[in-house]
Amino acid sequence: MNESPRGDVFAKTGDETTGAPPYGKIGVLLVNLGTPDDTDYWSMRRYLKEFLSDRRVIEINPVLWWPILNGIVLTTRPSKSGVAYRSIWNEERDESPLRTITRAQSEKVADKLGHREDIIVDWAMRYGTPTIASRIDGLTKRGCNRLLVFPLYPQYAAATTATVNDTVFDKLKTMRVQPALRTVPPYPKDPVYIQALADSITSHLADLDFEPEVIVASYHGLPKAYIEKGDPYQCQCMDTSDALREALGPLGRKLKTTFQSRFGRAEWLQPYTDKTMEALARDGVKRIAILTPGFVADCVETLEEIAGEAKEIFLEHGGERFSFIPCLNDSDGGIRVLVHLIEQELKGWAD
Ligand SMILES: C=CC1=C(C)c2cc3[nH]c(cc4nc(cc5[nH]c(cc1n2)c(C)c5CCC(=O)O)C(CCC(=O)O)=C4C)c(C)c3C=C
Ligand SMILES: [Fe+2]
Ligand SMILES: [Fe+2]
Repeated sequence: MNESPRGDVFAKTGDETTGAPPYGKIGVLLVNLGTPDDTDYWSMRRYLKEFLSDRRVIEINPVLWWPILNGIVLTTRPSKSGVAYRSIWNEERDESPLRTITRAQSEKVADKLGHREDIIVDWAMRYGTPTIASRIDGLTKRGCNRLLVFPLYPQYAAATTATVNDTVFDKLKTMRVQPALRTVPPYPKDPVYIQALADSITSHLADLDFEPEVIVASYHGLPKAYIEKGDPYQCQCMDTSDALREALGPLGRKLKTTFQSRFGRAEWLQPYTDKTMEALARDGVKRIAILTPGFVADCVETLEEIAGEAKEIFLEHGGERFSFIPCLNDSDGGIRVLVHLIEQELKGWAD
Protein backbone atom coordinates (compact mmCIF):
# COMPACT_ATOMS: atom_id res chain seq x y z
CA MET A 1 0.00 0.00 0.00
CA ASN A 2 0.97 3.58 -0.54
CA GLU A 3 1.19 4.28 3.16
CA SER A 4 4.72 5.58 3.58
CA PRO A 5 5.23 8.74 5.63
CA ARG A 6 7.03 10.19 2.59
CA GLY A 7 3.63 10.82 0.98
CA ASP A 8 3.73 13.46 -1.73
CA VAL A 9 7.50 13.54 -2.11
CA PHE A 10 7.54 10.25 -4.10
CA ALA A 11 8.99 10.63 -7.55
CA LYS A 12 6.44 10.36 -10.38
CA THR A 13 7.75 7.05 -11.64
CA GLY A 14 8.81 5.62 -8.29
CA ASP A 15 12.07 5.99 -6.50
CA GLU A 16 14.59 3.37 -7.61
CA THR A 17 17.03 4.03 -4.79
CA THR A 18 14.53 3.63 -1.94
CA GLY A 19 12.02 1.37 -3.71
CA ALA A 20 9.28 3.94 -3.04
CA PRO A 21 6.10 3.27 -5.01
CA PRO A 22 5.18 5.28 -8.11
CA TYR A 23 3.15 8.41 -7.64
CA GLY A 24 1.28 11.07 -9.58
CA LYS A 25 -1.33 9.02 -11.45
CA ILE A 26 -5.11 9.40 -11.55
CA GLY A 27 -7.29 6.36 -10.88
CA VAL A 28 -10.76 6.15 -12.45
CA LEU A 29 -12.94 3.53 -10.77
CA LEU A 30 -16.20 2.47 -12.44
CA VAL A 31 -18.58 0.92 -9.89
CA ASN A 32 -21.78 -0.97 -10.61
CA LEU A 33 -24.19 -2.66 -8.23
CA GLY A 34 -22.86 -6.17 -7.94
CA THR A 35 -23.57 -9.66 -8.78
CA PRO A 36 -23.38 -13.19 -7.35
CA ASP A 37 -20.28 -15.30 -8.09
CA ASP A 38 -22.47 -18.23 -9.12
CA THR A 39 -26.14 -19.16 -9.36
CA ASP A 40 -26.30 -21.91 -6.71
CA TYR A 41 -28.25 -21.40 -3.49
CA TRP A 42 -25.25 -20.48 -1.30
CA SER A 43 -23.66 -18.06 -3.78
CA MET A 44 -27.02 -16.36 -4.26
CA ARG A 45 -27.63 -16.27 -0.52
CA ARG A 46 -24.22 -14.77 0.21
CA TYR A 47 -24.77 -12.06 -2.40
CA LEU A 48 -28.35 -11.25 -1.36
CA LYS A 49 -27.34 -11.18 2.32
CA GLU A 50 -24.66 -8.57 1.65
CA PHE A 51 -26.99 -6.55 -0.60
CA LEU A 52 -30.09 -6.68 1.57
CA SER A 53 -28.15 -6.01 4.81
CA ASP A 54 -27.13 -2.61 3.45
CA ARG A 55 -29.04 0.01 5.42
CA ARG A 56 -29.00 2.34 2.41
CA VAL A 57 -31.05 -0.31 0.57
CA ILE A 58 -33.35 -1.56 3.32
CA GLU A 59 -34.16 1.30 5.65
CA ILE A 60 -36.42 -0.72 7.99
CA ASN A 61 -35.19 -0.79 11.62
CA PRO A 62 -32.57 -3.61 11.63
CA VAL A 63 -34.14 -5.18 14.73
CA LEU A 64 -37.32 -5.72 12.70
CA TRP A 65 -35.58 -6.47 9.38
CA TRP A 66 -33.05 -9.05 10.66
CA PRO A 67 -35.61 -11.81 11.43
CA ILE A 68 -37.46 -11.13 8.16
CA LEU A 69 -34.22 -11.24 6.16
CA ASN A 70 -32.83 -14.36 7.82
CA GLY A 71 -36.13 -16.13 8.45
CA ILE A 72 -38.00 -15.55 5.19
CA VAL A 73 -36.06 -13.67 2.49
CA LEU A 74 -32.81 -15.64 2.64
CA THR A 75 -34.58 -18.98 2.78
CA THR A 76 -36.80 -18.41 -0.27
CA ARG A 77 -35.26 -15.71 -2.48
CA PRO A 78 -31.85 -17.31 -3.28
CA SER A 79 -33.45 -20.24 -5.14
CA LYS A 80 -35.90 -18.00 -7.01
CA SER A 81 -33.22 -15.47 -7.96
CA GLY A 82 -30.85 -18.32 -8.88
CA VAL A 83 -33.33 -19.48 -11.53
CA ALA A 84 -33.50 -15.93 -12.94
CA TYR A 85 -29.69 -15.58 -13.01
CA ARG A 86 -29.25 -19.03 -14.61
CA SER A 87 -31.51 -17.96 -17.49
CA ILE A 88 -29.19 -15.06 -18.41
CA TRP A 89 -25.77 -16.38 -17.20
CA ASN A 90 -22.76 -15.87 -19.46
CA GLU A 91 -21.80 -19.55 -19.72
CA GLU A 92 -18.69 -18.90 -21.77
CA ARG A 93 -17.09 -16.81 -19.01
CA ASP A 94 -19.07 -18.39 -16.19
CA GLU A 95 -20.18 -15.04 -14.81
CA SER A 96 -23.16 -12.71 -14.87
CA PRO A 97 -23.68 -10.34 -17.81
CA LEU A 98 -23.31 -7.34 -15.51
CA ARG A 99 -19.76 -8.41 -14.67
CA THR A 100 -18.87 -9.13 -18.32
CA ILE A 101 -20.23 -5.80 -19.50
CA THR A 102 -18.73 -3.71 -16.68
CA ARG A 103 -15.28 -5.22 -17.39
CA ALA A 104 -15.70 -4.51 -21.12
CA GLN A 105 -16.73 -0.91 -20.35
CA SER A 106 -13.65 -0.45 -18.19
CA GLU A 107 -11.34 -1.86 -20.87
CA LYS A 108 -12.86 0.25 -23.64
CA VAL A 109 -12.80 3.43 -21.55
CA ALA A 110 -9.12 2.69 -20.76
CA ASP A 111 -8.45 2.32 -24.52
CA LYS A 112 -10.14 5.64 -25.27
CA LEU A 113 -8.08 7.36 -22.57
CA GLY A 114 -4.97 5.43 -23.63
CA HIS A 115 -3.18 8.57 -24.79
CA ARG A 116 -3.12 9.69 -21.15
CA GLU A 117 -0.37 7.71 -19.45
CA ASP A 118 -1.25 9.22 -16.10
CA ILE A 119 -4.78 7.74 -16.05
CA ILE A 120 -5.51 4.17 -14.88
CA VAL A 121 -9.07 2.83 -15.31
CA ASP A 122 -10.47 -0.04 -13.24
CA TRP A 123 -13.87 -1.41 -12.14
CA ALA A 124 -15.49 -2.76 -8.98
CA MET A 125 -18.82 -3.96 -7.61
CA ARG A 126 -20.61 -2.57 -4.54
CA TYR A 127 -21.70 -6.08 -3.55
CA GLY A 128 -19.71 -9.23 -4.28
CA THR A 129 -16.40 -8.99 -6.13
CA PRO A 130 -14.15 -7.27 -7.11
CA THR A 131 -14.65 -5.16 -4.01
CA ILE A 132 -14.25 -1.40 -3.99
CA ALA A 133 -11.59 -1.62 -1.22
CA SER A 134 -9.44 -4.11 -3.17
CA ARG A 135 -9.54 -1.96 -6.30
CA ILE A 136 -8.66 1.23 -4.42
CA ASP A 137 -5.70 -0.66 -2.94
CA GLY A 138 -4.70 -1.75 -6.45
CA LEU A 139 -4.93 1.76 -7.86
CA THR A 140 -2.97 3.38 -5.03
CA LYS A 141 -0.27 0.69 -5.33
CA ARG A 142 0.04 1.63 -8.98
CA GLY A 143 0.69 5.25 -8.06
CA CYS A 144 -2.77 6.87 -8.06
CA ASN A 145 -2.83 9.72 -5.57
CA ARG A 146 -6.01 11.09 -7.15
CA LEU A 147 -9.16 9.03 -7.50
CA LEU A 148 -12.32 9.60 -9.55
CA VAL A 149 -15.09 7.23 -8.49
CA PHE A 150 -17.89 6.69 -11.00
CA PRO A 151 -21.09 5.15 -9.54
CA LEU A 152 -22.72 3.81 -12.71
CA TYR A 153 -26.21 5.24 -12.13
CA PRO A 154 -27.55 8.09 -14.28
CA GLN A 155 -30.25 8.90 -11.70
CA TYR A 156 -29.38 9.39 -8.01
CA ALA A 157 -30.77 7.14 -5.30
CA ALA A 158 -29.29 6.79 -1.82
CA ALA A 159 -29.73 3.01 -2.31
CA THR A 160 -27.34 3.04 -5.26
CA THR A 161 -25.12 6.14 -5.65
CA ALA A 162 -24.75 6.98 -1.95
CA THR A 163 -23.90 3.44 -0.90
CA VAL A 164 -21.07 3.31 -3.47
CA ASN A 165 -19.69 6.58 -2.13
CA ASP A 166 -20.11 5.44 1.51
CA THR A 167 -18.03 2.36 0.75
CA VAL A 168 -15.30 4.46 -0.85
CA PHE A 169 -15.26 6.81 2.16
CA ASP A 170 -15.11 3.79 4.52
CA LYS A 171 -12.06 2.50 2.67
CA LEU A 172 -10.38 5.91 2.76
CA LYS A 173 -10.98 6.06 6.52
CA THR A 174 -8.58 3.12 6.91
CA MET A 175 -5.75 4.73 4.91
CA ARG A 176 -2.95 6.85 6.34
CA VAL A 177 -2.15 8.41 2.97
CA GLN A 178 -5.45 8.99 1.23
CA PRO A 179 -5.81 9.80 -2.45
CA ALA A 180 -7.55 13.07 -3.34
CA LEU A 181 -11.14 12.13 -4.19
CA ARG A 182 -13.83 13.10 -6.69
CA THR A 183 -17.09 11.31 -7.49
CA VAL A 184 -19.08 11.52 -10.72
CA PRO A 185 -22.51 13.04 -9.99
CA PRO A 186 -25.76 11.71 -11.48
CA TYR A 187 -26.33 12.73 -15.10
CA PRO A 188 -30.08 12.36 -15.86
CA LYS A 189 -30.16 15.12 -18.51
CA ASP A 190 -26.61 15.01 -19.80
CA PRO A 191 -26.88 15.74 -23.56
CA VAL A 192 -24.36 13.06 -24.58
CA TYR A 193 -26.25 10.44 -22.53
CA ILE A 194 -29.63 11.54 -23.89
CA GLN A 195 -28.36 11.55 -27.49
CA ALA A 196 -26.85 8.07 -27.05
CA LEU A 197 -30.22 6.78 -25.78
CA ALA A 198 -32.10 8.47 -28.64
CA ASP A 199 -29.65 7.03 -31.20
CA SER A 200 -29.93 3.55 -29.74
CA ILE A 201 -33.74 3.75 -29.98
CA THR A 202 -33.82 5.00 -33.56
CA SER A 203 -31.23 2.52 -34.82
CA HIS A 204 -32.98 -0.36 -33.01
CA LEU A 205 -36.37 0.60 -34.45
CA ALA A 206 -34.89 0.90 -37.95
CA ASP A 207 -33.96 -2.81 -37.79
CA LEU A 208 -37.42 -3.98 -36.67
CA ASP A 209 -40.01 -5.40 -39.04
CA PHE A 210 -42.76 -3.60 -37.11
CA GLU A 211 -43.48 -0.11 -35.85
CA PRO A 212 -44.19 0.06 -32.10
CA GLU A 213 -47.32 1.93 -31.02
CA VAL A 214 -45.76 2.61 -27.60
CA ILE A 215 -42.13 2.90 -26.45
CA VAL A 216 -41.78 2.15 -22.74
CA ALA A 217 -38.88 3.56 -20.70
CA SER A 218 -38.69 1.27 -17.66
CA TYR A 219 -36.56 2.40 -14.68
CA HIS A 220 -35.68 0.35 -11.61
CA GLY A 221 -38.27 1.11 -8.92
CA LEU A 222 -37.75 2.52 -5.44
CA PRO A 223 -40.06 2.46 -2.39
CA LYS A 224 -42.32 5.53 -2.48
CA ALA A 225 -41.32 6.29 1.12
CA TYR A 226 -37.70 6.86 0.00
CA ILE A 227 -38.86 9.61 -2.35
CA GLU A 228 -40.84 11.18 0.48
CA LYS A 229 -37.65 11.16 2.58
CA GLY A 230 -35.83 13.14 -0.13
CA ASP A 231 -34.42 10.88 -2.84
CA PRO A 232 -34.45 12.92 -6.09
CA TYR A 233 -34.64 9.63 -8.02
CA GLN A 234 -38.20 9.91 -9.37
CA CYS A 235 -37.68 13.51 -10.56
CA GLN A 236 -34.41 12.53 -12.22
CA CYS A 237 -36.07 9.57 -14.01
CA MET A 238 -38.75 11.97 -15.25
CA ASP A 239 -36.02 14.42 -16.33
CA THR A 240 -34.38 11.68 -18.39
CA SER A 241 -37.69 10.71 -20.00
CA ASP A 242 -38.56 14.35 -20.76
CA ALA A 243 -35.15 15.03 -22.33
CA LEU A 244 -35.36 11.81 -24.31
CA ARG A 245 -38.85 12.65 -25.54
CA GLU A 246 -37.55 15.96 -26.81
CA ALA A 247 -34.49 14.38 -28.47
CA LEU A 248 -36.72 11.84 -30.24
CA GLY A 249 -38.91 14.50 -31.88
CA PRO A 250 -42.31 13.18 -33.11
CA LEU A 251 -41.34 9.61 -32.06
CA GLY A 252 -41.06 10.95 -28.49
CA ARG A 253 -44.86 11.20 -28.29
CA LYS A 254 -44.89 7.39 -27.97
CA LEU A 255 -42.65 7.35 -24.88
CA LYS A 256 -44.16 6.18 -21.57
CA THR A 257 -42.32 5.92 -18.23
CA THR A 258 -42.72 2.96 -15.85
CA PHE A 259 -40.92 1.47 -12.80
CA GLN A 260 -39.93 -2.17 -12.44
CA SER A 261 -38.52 -4.66 -9.89
CA ARG A 262 -40.75 -4.00 -6.91
CA PHE A 263 -39.36 -5.81 -3.83
CA GLY A 264 -41.44 -6.48 -0.70
CA ARG A 265 -44.97 -5.37 0.16
CA ALA A 266 -44.64 -1.57 0.50
CA GLU A 267 -45.77 0.75 -2.26
CA TRP A 268 -43.05 1.49 -4.85
CA LEU A 269 -42.92 4.10 -7.59
CA GLN A 270 -45.74 3.75 -10.07
CA PRO A 271 -46.81 2.96 -12.75
CA TYR A 272 -45.38 -0.54 -12.35
CA THR A 273 -43.86 -1.99 -15.51
CA ASP A 274 -45.55 -5.41 -15.20
CA LYS A 275 -49.01 -3.90 -14.60
CA THR A 276 -48.45 -1.52 -17.53
CA MET A 277 -47.65 -4.46 -19.83
CA GLU A 278 -50.97 -6.00 -18.88
CA ALA A 279 -52.92 -2.74 -19.19
CA LEU A 280 -51.42 -1.82 -22.58
CA ALA A 281 -52.23 -5.25 -24.02
CA ARG A 282 -55.75 -5.19 -22.56
CA ASP A 283 -56.27 -1.71 -24.07
CA GLY A 284 -55.55 -3.17 -27.49
CA VAL A 285 -51.93 -2.10 -27.98
CA LYS A 286 -50.32 -4.81 -30.13
CA ARG A 287 -46.74 -3.66 -30.68
CA ILE A 288 -44.29 -2.19 -28.18
CA ALA A 289 -40.59 -1.53 -27.75
CA ILE A 290 -39.04 -1.15 -24.31
CA LEU A 291 -35.77 0.30 -23.03
CA THR A 292 -34.22 0.57 -19.56
CA PRO A 293 -32.41 3.95 -19.46
CA GLY A 294 -31.54 3.77 -15.74
CA PHE A 295 -29.27 0.77 -16.25
CA VAL A 296 -25.80 1.40 -17.64
CA ALA A 297 -25.34 -2.31 -18.33
CA ASP A 298 -27.69 -5.18 -19.05
CA CYS A 299 -28.25 -7.41 -16.05
CA VAL A 300 -30.79 -9.75 -14.51
CA GLU A 301 -33.23 -6.85 -14.14
CA THR A 302 -33.22 -6.02 -17.85
CA LEU A 303 -32.51 -9.39 -19.51
CA GLU A 304 -34.70 -11.59 -17.34
CA GLU A 305 -37.31 -9.22 -15.92
CA ILE A 306 -37.89 -7.11 -19.03
CA ALA A 307 -36.74 -9.07 -22.10
CA GLY A 308 -38.15 -12.24 -20.47
CA GLU A 309 -40.97 -11.67 -17.96
CA ALA A 310 -42.41 -8.37 -19.20
CA LYS A 311 -42.51 -9.75 -22.73
CA GLU A 312 -44.39 -12.84 -21.55
CA ILE A 313 -46.95 -10.70 -19.69
CA PHE A 314 -47.52 -8.46 -22.71
CA LEU A 315 -47.96 -11.40 -25.12
CA GLU A 316 -50.15 -13.39 -22.68
CA HIS A 317 -52.61 -10.51 -22.46
CA GLY A 318 -53.06 -10.00 -26.18
CA GLY A 319 -49.93 -8.10 -27.29
CA GLU A 320 -48.39 -9.37 -30.52
CA ARG A 321 -44.94 -7.85 -30.99
CA PHE A 322 -42.45 -6.92 -28.28
CA SER A 323 -38.88 -5.72 -28.72
CA PHE A 324 -36.32 -5.08 -26.01
CA ILE A 325 -33.80 -2.30 -26.71
CA PRO A 326 -30.51 -3.24 -24.97
CA CYS A 327 -28.75 -0.91 -22.52
CA LEU A 328 -25.95 1.26 -23.89
CA ASN A 329 -23.46 -1.28 -22.47
CA ASP A 330 -20.05 -1.15 -24.21
CA SER A 331 -21.47 0.13 -27.51
CA ASP A 332 -19.71 3.10 -29.10
CA GLY A 333 -22.49 5.37 -27.80
CA GLY A 334 -22.26 3.89 -24.30
CA ILE A 335 -18.50 4.35 -24.11
CA ARG A 336 -18.81 7.88 -25.49
CA VAL A 337 -21.10 8.75 -22.54
CA LEU A 338 -18.71 7.30 -19.95
CA VAL A 339 -15.61 8.96 -21.43
CA HIS A 340 -17.43 12.30 -21.77
CA LEU A 341 -18.48 12.26 -18.10
CA ILE A 342 -15.03 11.17 -16.94
CA GLU A 343 -13.31 13.93 -18.93
CA GLN A 344 -15.81 16.46 -17.59
CA GLU A 345 -15.12 15.46 -13.97
CA LEU A 346 -11.33 15.31 -14.44
CA LYS A 347 -11.13 19.00 -15.43
CA GLY A 348 -8.39 20.70 -13.46
CA TRP A 349 -6.79 17.32 -12.71
CA ALA A 350 -6.25 16.31 -16.32
CA ASP A 351 -6.96 18.86 -19.06
C1 LIG B 1 -30.50 1.15 -11.44
C2 LIG B 1 -30.81 1.48 -10.21
C3 LIG B 1 -31.21 0.59 -9.11
C4 LIG B 1 -31.98 0.97 -8.02
C5 LIG B 1 -32.55 2.34 -7.75
C6 LIG B 1 -32.14 -0.20 -7.19
C7 LIG B 1 -32.85 -0.23 -5.99
C8 LIG B 1 -33.18 -1.39 -5.30
N1 LIG B 1 -32.98 -2.71 -5.66
C9 LIG B 1 -33.49 -3.58 -4.71
C10 LIG B 1 -33.48 -4.99 -4.75
C11 LIG B 1 -32.84 -5.80 -5.71
N2 LIG B 1 -32.19 -5.33 -6.86
C12 LIG B 1 -31.59 -6.40 -7.50
C13 LIG B 1 -30.81 -6.35 -8.64
C14 LIG B 1 -30.37 -5.19 -9.27
N3 LIG B 1 -30.70 -3.88 -8.96
C15 LIG B 1 -30.05 -3.01 -9.80
C16 LIG B 1 -30.14 -1.61 -9.83
C17 LIG B 1 -30.90 -0.83 -8.94
N4 LIG B 1 -31.47 -1.24 -7.76
C18 LIG B 1 -29.24 -3.81 -10.68
C19 LIG B 1 -28.31 -3.25 -11.74
C20 LIG B 1 -29.44 -5.16 -10.37
C21 LIG B 1 -28.89 -6.36 -11.11
C22 LIG B 1 -27.67 -7.05 -10.58
C23 LIG B 1 -27.19 -8.16 -11.50
O1 LIG B 1 -26.26 -8.86 -11.11
O2 LIG B 1 -27.67 -8.42 -12.59
C24 LIG B 1 -31.85 -7.60 -6.74
C25 LIG B 1 -31.25 -8.98 -7.03
C26 LIG B 1 -31.91 -9.74 -8.06
C27 LIG B 1 -33.17 -10.35 -7.54
O3 LIG B 1 -33.10 -11.16 -6.62
O4 LIG B 1 -34.23 -9.95 -8.04
C28 LIG B 1 -32.64 -7.23 -5.63
C29 LIG B 1 -33.14 -8.14 -4.53
C30 LIG B 1 -34.02 -2.76 -3.68
C31 LIG B 1 -34.67 -3.32 -2.40
C32 LIG B 1 -33.84 -1.42 -4.03
C33 LIG B 1 -34.21 -0.17 -3.34
C34 LIG B 1 -34.48 0.00 -2.11
FE1 LIG C 1 -32.17 -3.35 -7.51
FE1 LIG D 1 -35.85 -8.00 -10.24
